[in-house]
Amino acid sequence: MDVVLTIAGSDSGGGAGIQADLKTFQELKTFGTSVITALTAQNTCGVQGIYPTTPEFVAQQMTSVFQDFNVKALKTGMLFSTEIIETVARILQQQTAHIIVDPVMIAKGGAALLQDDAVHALNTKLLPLATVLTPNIPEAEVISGVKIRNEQDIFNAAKRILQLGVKCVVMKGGHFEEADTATDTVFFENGSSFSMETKRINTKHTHGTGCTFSSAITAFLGRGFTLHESIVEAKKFVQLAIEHPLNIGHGHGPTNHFAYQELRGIYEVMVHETK
Ligand SMILES: Nc1ncnc2c1ncn2[C@@H]1O[C@H](COP(=O)(O)OP(=O)(O)OP(=O)(O)O)[C@@H](O)[C@H]1O
Ligand SMILES: Cc1ncc(CO)c(N)n1
Repeated sequence: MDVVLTIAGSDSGGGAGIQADLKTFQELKTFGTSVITALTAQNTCGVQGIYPTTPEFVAQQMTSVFQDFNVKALKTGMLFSTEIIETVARILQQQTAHIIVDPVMIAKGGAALLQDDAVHALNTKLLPLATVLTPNIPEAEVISGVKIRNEQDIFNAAKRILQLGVKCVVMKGGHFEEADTATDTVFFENGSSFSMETKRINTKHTHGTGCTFSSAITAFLGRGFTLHESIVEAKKFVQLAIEHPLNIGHGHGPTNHFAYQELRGIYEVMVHETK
């Protein structure tokens, strides 16, 4: 059994954060462990409250997990503050696991899940350790300082991000709502790139899409899939999860973490790849 880890915030509504990560890990046949950076009082309608953990207690949780388990891959999600990022990065420096960084900044309803002054610590302390970074377009703009309006801007922003020491960056296109496709473009440090295109689903049930995608990459890497296979298979996982919503909650509902195991094979997912 391959052990994986999420270092992220708790979503009481169960669709994003630690809860989405552990559900994804379980569906993908890995053993999920977790380090909680912050509690959020949250549901499909928004974030009602945030209660961060102390950096010391984040460190204690990480030590408990690393002393006992051989963690093959791990992801970070909501990290909230400079102090938590610095603590996480310091401990991760001693680890050999693949590190997937989902640079969570703002929840879909607009709540800040990362303090503004923490971007510098993210860029300088954590990103140099990352195997994969999975920013959405607004996050890629903040990290790179490049305003993104078209494909050339995506390329320029990705180049800046790779210069921060990230080995691979997946620029997620979920926020281009007027497009017919959901296209993510993947750039590697050796200069190669490819894009993955799926049919865009017209739905408001997209709570936790980013958490689900990055935890699926983590699970596949933890199981020994290649980086390329892990990213493409994670795209299928999130596509099925968005395409077959559970229709629960009164706002932006969660995605369906069961769908990949239950419906793959019944509904073929087309991921169109171009170099
Ligand atoms: N409507 C959609 N149809 C199909 N795929 C989508 C849709 N919206 C997002 N995706 C895909 O979901 C994945 C996550 O992307 P997205 O840009 O939504 O992340 P995010 O904004 O970080 O999510 P989160 O709500 O967790 O912060 C990407 O692979 C993206 O292409
Ligand atoms: C705890 C948490 N992490 C991440 C997100 C982003 O989807 C969220 N809404 N809540």
